[in-house]
Amino acid sequence: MFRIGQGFDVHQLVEGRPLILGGITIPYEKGLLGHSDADVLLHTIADAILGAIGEGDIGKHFPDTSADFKDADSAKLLEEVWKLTKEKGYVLGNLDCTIIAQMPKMAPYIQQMQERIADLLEASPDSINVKATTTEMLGFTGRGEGIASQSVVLLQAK
Ligand SMILES: Nc1ccn([C@@H]2O[C@H](COP(=O)(O)O)[C@@H](O)[C@H]2O)c(=O)n1
Ligand SMILES: C[C@@]1(CO)OP(=O)(O)OP(=O)(O)OC[C@H]1O
Repeated sequence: MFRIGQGFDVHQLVEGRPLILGGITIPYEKGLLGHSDADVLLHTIADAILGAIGEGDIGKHFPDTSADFKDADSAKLLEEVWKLTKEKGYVLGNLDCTIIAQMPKMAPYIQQMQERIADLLEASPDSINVKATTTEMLGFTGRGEGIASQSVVLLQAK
């Protein structure tokens, strides 16, 4: 049996925060604001997986009202989600992700992100695809006010 899930998330770009995306730190003048490290890409992966296994969303498992998750490492949250997914008897088919950002240029970091995500999901890097797009200077992403992401995952029951 196959299960599909999708995730979408947005975080604001502000000065004085590191830019953490896909579990790696990207050199940039601004970073994402959140209760956690605000890794918007990993959040959409967690949400896609939780959707596929019928377990709600990241906020249900790791509430932003809890001090436990203040400045949380989103990689750790994703590892928890993957542990639950394995316990429920699923294996990863493939994962496809899009980062929506005017800046910075993501291309030099895509492979490193894919490898990191593959590591977190105990998957082969060829089952993980990360891509990026601008919004041609339009909207909040185009103005550089924030970064959005969306992910789609396919899981297979063992
Ligand atoms: N932040 C980004 C955005 C885009 N890219 C790469 O550039 C290509 C062209 O982007 P368009 O928005 O003009 O379609 C895109 O396909 C990505 O390869 C990027 O590296 N970083
Ligand atoms: C990850 C959590 C928890 O620290 O906080 P944020 O970094 O604010 O992220 P968001 O995607 O808004 O919601 C999920 C939260 O529960």
